[in-house]
Amino acid sequence: MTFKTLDDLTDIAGKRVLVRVDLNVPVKDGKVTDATRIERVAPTILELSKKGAKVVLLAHFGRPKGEPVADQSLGMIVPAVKDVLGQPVAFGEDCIGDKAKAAVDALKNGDILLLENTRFHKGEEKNDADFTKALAANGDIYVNDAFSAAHRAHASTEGLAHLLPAYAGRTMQAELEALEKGLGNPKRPVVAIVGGAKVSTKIDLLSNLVKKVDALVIGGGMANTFIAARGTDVGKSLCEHDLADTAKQIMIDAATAGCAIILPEDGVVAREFKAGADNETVSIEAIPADAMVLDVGPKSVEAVNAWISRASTLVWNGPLGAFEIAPFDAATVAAARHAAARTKEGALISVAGGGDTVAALNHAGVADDFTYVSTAGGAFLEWMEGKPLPGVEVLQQK
Ligand SMILES: Nc1ncnc2c1ncn2[C@@H]1O[C@H](COP(=O)(O)OP(=O)(O)OP(=O)(O)O)[C@@H](O)[C@H]1O
Ligand SMILES: O=C(O)[C@H](O)COP(=O)(O)O
Repeated sequence: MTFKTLDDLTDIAGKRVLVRVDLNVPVKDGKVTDATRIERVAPTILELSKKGAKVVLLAHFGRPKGEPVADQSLGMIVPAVKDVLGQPVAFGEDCIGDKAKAAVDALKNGDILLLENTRFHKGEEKNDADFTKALAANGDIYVNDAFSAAHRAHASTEGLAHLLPAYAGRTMQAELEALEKGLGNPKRPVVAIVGGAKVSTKIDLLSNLVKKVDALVIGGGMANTFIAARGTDVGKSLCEHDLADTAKQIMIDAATAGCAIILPEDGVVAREFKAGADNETVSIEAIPADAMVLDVGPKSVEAVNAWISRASTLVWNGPLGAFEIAPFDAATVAAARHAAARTKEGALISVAGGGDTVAALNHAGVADDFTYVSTAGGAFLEWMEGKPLPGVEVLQQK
């Protein structure tokens, strides 16, 4: 890689370093339920703090559409960041303007400050020049350690690198090196599993992904969109009906590329999205109109595991079901454990990524058994497609 790293940052005592991190972590009832993303950025933060920098963290949380939203404030993440770092972490109620300036001005050398959600301003996602300038006003140096947000050309992930001396953080470096090592020249057959809930932002990636892999297993909310596109009624399931044409085109692209598409044959359906909800397993062709598919069923798990057994390389983003609420974690846990066992036997290179995917592997107790677990979901899939990631590209130009 040709970018500058923290090794190139000397004499930074007293310098204000803006560090873009990804704190888009799973949260339940205001508490962080999986701290992996925080743990991964801790080395960069602590190294800068030890070198005497004034460390100013920038991050987004959720998708608040450019307006402050109370339950998407980064304030609720501060206790978890403090726990992981073992150091005090101050909080600034805005990421630009007087509030941000006052919070940054109050820092002493080595102090750590987290500023409020960058997505509370429309300028963030637009990569707006004035907003980027307002962010840059509080820093002397920019470090990007948010590989998992590097597929976004936003002010804090891309724009800032044009205004301040820019460096890659330790996690950014480690992620790129590990992905290159594990997947740079993958052993075939390569099987990808894509599930989860971010259908509209990930579906477009699949047309390129099917050209890179031998089989694509689709689960989670993503599968419902494909099943509906085929003309099957998915009841009240999470589904983006307006993406039916995209889904159909991906199936055509996959056939052209010789990539098998594996959709669920059965599903576990419920009428409520809550732990322990009454549920039943039905054929995917017989989803009741008033129910939603919250997990793929046992026959589908068998098929997924058979593909994992055939694979030499597995790439996984997005859980197969709503794994946070039992019993809808069953398929994700079963497939994760099977992939982990094959990896431990030395038969499989397994690379998984994504905020919730990491949480799901931790839930299944197998995150340490995978070859590599990336913090990135969408960014990981785009990297896999071979797409340039704006947040990485801009560092390489420096
Ligand atoms: N059938 C389903 N119905 C509703 N939600 C589902 C279903 N299957 C999975 N999910 C939800 O998908 C979410 C995770 O999807 P997501 O695409 O965000 O994955 P991720 O690993 O976090 O990737 P990224 O890092 O890109 O966000 C989980 O919260 C899970 O409950
Ligand atoms: O969770 C992620 O994948 C990253 O934090 C990016 O989030 P986004 O998909 O809302 O841009």
